[in-house]
Amino acid sequence: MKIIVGSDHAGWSLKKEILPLLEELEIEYKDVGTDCADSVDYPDFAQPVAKQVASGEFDYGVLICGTGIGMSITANKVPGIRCALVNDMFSAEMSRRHNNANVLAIGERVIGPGLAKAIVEKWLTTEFEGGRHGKRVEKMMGTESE
Ligand SMILES: O=C(CO)[C@H](O)[C@H](O)[C@H](O)COP(=O)(O)O
Repeated sequence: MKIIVGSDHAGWSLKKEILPLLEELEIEYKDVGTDCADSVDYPDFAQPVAKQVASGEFDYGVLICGTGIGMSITANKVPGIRCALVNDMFSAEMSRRHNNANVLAIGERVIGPGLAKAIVEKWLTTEFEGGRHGKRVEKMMGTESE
């Protein structure tokens, strides 16, 4: 599995805690930045992450900003992306099992690092169920070509 990770200044501290978790899980990743607490614009990180997941270069993306909201809205504007804004364990599991989310957005200013790391691990280790959910995801993605 190859994943691509990005944050803005408001997600940078949490990202620094998530990257060692990815190493522990032996997951290959690319970090597109940001690399410090200087103020930046979240679309500059959400867009490259979303585009490289949509193109198939990476299996999944993880985006972190203050709330996760700006990152998720931006990522979901890229065709092929199903970005889930997740701040609890149940949604982490369901966004993979039922929605086949391919990008995860989390908010550093919303949840603590312990929960955030548990969410990332659950999200990256949960499979899509397919079946009736497959049909629904196909319908959802069909709106992109209307
Ligand atoms: O949460 C965010 C977008 O949904 C971003 O992380 C921004 O940082 C947030 O909007 C706050 O911006 P600020 O420049 O850090 O005040």
